[in-house]
Amino acid sequence: MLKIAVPNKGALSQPAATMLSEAGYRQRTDLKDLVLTDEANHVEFYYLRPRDIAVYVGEGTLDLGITGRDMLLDSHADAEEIMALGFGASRFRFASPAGSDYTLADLEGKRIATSYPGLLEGYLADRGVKARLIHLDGAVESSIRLGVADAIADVVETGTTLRKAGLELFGDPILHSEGILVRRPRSAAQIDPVALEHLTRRLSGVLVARTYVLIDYDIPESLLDRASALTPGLESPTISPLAKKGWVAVRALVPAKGHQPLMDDLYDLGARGILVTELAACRL
Ligand SMILES: Nc1ncnc2c1ncn2[C@@H]1O[C@H](COP(=O)(O)OP(=O)(O)OP(=O)(O)O)[C@@H](O)[C@H]1O
Ligand SMILES: O=P(O)(O)OC[C@H]1O[C@H](OP(=O)(O)OP(=O)(O)O)[C@H](O)[C@@H]1O
Ligand SMILES: [Mg+2]
Repeated sequence: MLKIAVPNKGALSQPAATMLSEAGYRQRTDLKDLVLTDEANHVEFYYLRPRDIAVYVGEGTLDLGITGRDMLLDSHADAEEIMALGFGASRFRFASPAGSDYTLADLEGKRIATSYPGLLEGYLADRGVKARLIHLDGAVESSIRLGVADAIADVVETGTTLRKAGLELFGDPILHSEGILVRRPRSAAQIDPVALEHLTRRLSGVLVARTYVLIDYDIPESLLDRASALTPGLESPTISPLAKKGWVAVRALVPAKGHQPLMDDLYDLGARGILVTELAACRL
C-alpha cells in the first residue's frame, strides 16, 4: 500500500481531495476521518495538518504527501518535490504600511512578523539582511498595527487581506508557491515504483484534462496547413477525410484558456462546425 498524506484543513484541503477524486481515488466523506483506505487502488490516505506533512514524509514514515511548496521549504524537511499540482497558487511576499515605501535593504535591524521563519531566514541570509523574526501562527497582517512588527512576510493570494490591514507589498516575491506532491528521501526505504508511476500519471492526467480541451472542426483541404498551425495539438492534429469533396475534419488538443478567440480565428479562416469538448480524463 502507498501511504499518502493529504491536508486535513485549510486552503489546500478541498482542492487536494478533489484532485485525488478526479484521479479515481476514494476520498473521505466524513471530515473527522483521519485515515482512509482505498483497497481497490492499494493506497492509504492520512489526513494531516498541511504544515506537518513534509515532516512525516521527510522522516520517511509516509511515502508521499500533498502540501504547499512554501511549507516544504519552511520545514527544511528531507522531502523532495516531485510534481506541481496546479492548485493553491500563492506568492510569499513582504508588506509594510501603505506609503512607507520600504525596500529590502530597509529591513536591516527591523522586526518582521511571519508564520514561515524557516523560509524567511534563508532568504534574508542569502541577501545579507539581518532582521529580527517574530514568529506568529497566523493573521500576521494585524501584527504591525498591534505594534509587534515593522513589516511582515506572508502568503498573498488576492491581496485582499493585506489591503484591509492597510498594508502594501514591497520587494520581489520571495517565493511562488502552489500545492505540490512530495516524496520521501531516496535514501529511505524505496517507494513501489509501479504504484508511484500510476499515481503521478493519474495526477498528470487530471492536470492535462483541466488545462486542455478537445477541438473539432471541418475545413477545406486547401486551408489545412494554416489551420494546423493554429491547432498543432500536442503531437500533431488528427486529420480525417469528409464525405464532402475537398474538405477534411481536424481534431486536436488545445489550451482551454483562449479557446474562444481560437474559434474566432478558425472561423475567419474558413473552418465550420467548430466544436469544443471538455476532457473528463486523459493519459498522455
Ligand atoms: N488564500 C490562499 N490562497 C492560496 N493558497 C493559500 C492561501 N492561504 C494559504 N495558502 C496555501 O495553503 C497552504 C496551507 O496554508 P493554510 O492557510 O491552509 O494553513 P495554515 O495557515 O497553517 O492553517 P490555518 O490557516 O488553517 O491556521 C500554504 O501552502 C499556503 O501557501
Ligand atoms: O491575499 P488573500 O486572498 O487575502 O489571501 C491571503 C491570506 O490567506 C491566508 O490566511 P488564512 O485564511 O489561512 O489565515 P491565517 O493567516 O490565520 O493562516 C494567508 O495567511 C493570508 O492571510
Ligand atoms: Mg493560513
